[in-house]
Amino acid sequence: MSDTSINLDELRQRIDQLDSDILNLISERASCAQQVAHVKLAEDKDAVFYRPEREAQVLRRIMALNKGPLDSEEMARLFREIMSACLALEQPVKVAYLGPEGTFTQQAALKHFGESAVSLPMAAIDEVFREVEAGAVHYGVVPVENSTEGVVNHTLDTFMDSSIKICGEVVLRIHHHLLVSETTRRDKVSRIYSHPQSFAQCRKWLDAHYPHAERVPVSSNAEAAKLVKTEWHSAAIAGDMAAKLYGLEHIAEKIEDSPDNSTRFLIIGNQDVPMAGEDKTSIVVAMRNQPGTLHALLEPFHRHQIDLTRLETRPSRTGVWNYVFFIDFKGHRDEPNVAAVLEEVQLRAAELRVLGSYPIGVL
Ligand SMILES: C=C(O[C@@H]1C=C(C(=O)O)C=C[C@H]1O)C(=O)O
Repeated sequence: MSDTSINLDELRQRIDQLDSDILNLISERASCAQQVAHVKLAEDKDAVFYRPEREAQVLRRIMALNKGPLDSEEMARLFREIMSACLALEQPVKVAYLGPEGTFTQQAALKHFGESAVSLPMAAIDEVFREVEAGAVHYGVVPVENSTEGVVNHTLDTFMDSSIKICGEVVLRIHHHLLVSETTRRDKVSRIYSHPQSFAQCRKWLDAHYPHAERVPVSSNAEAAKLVKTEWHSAAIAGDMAAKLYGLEHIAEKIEDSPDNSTRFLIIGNQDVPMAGEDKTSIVVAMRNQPGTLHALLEPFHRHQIDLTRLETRPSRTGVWNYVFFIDFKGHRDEPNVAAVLEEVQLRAAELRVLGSYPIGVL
């Protein structure tokens, strides 16, 4: 036997030993999480086991402690799955998402809650809201803005009619692929299916590579992937989940025009989330239509040195809501400077609603 094979044997023995240690430690961790659940139940019979702020703290701590060689995001993803499995022992989190199966929203849901969560596809954004409001699921996941295409208006509009709260956010890098089935004549692609947002995100690539193919907008990328299964001259633009779900092959990968194309999703629920340490707050404010409105609204944020991360205006649908602003900023509503700003804004606004304070997306 050569030296290398002796080394290899030794290394494998060492790995076996480490795996046994990891196994025991994960089991011990799972028992601890089970005990936490018993304590929570003893305090409150309707206790929510899943704690967004605690999970964010666990992941951030792991990332800060990590010394490599695995990078911190990779390590956090492993711990994400361990937490998800521990939680599922007591009660798997039930999550409604904008479907159908195979959409980026499902991918975002699993990225946030881990693979042990039970994810349920809904046909429309308002259905996700309704399922959460009715208590049929613990949380919902809806897209809210894309780095290339901007805000998902429908999600913002649905907040205006709902008492739902924002409990978290998750940002997903969006990679689009050109996909076909095994029976597609790759040299004869004359039609491409996708969601309008995806067409917009791949416009330049399509103009350069498929200028003459008909672009047919459909309700989701997953729907596009499903359609190409039965058409020999069609292709779809969709992501990895849809490709896997429908067994499609890639003609071209990562065809999005902007390399850092990403979408932000909101986790919606019925819960007020306590402070995690690095938080964001989302509010909706209605202001009267008069000169200086925007200045009056933003001035307190500037004075209290609060970082705005997003500002959107939507047309009002009632008389009172002359101007409706959706504002995201850094900080939690329980922090004194945030509480002070909210109080001041309240005085200047026709109406103010805090949609939620929640941990800034970790993964
Ligand atoms: C164990 C707890 O409950 C759940 C499980 C967690 C975990 O496995 O670390 C963290 C937060 C909760 O979602 C807890 O609240 O500490």
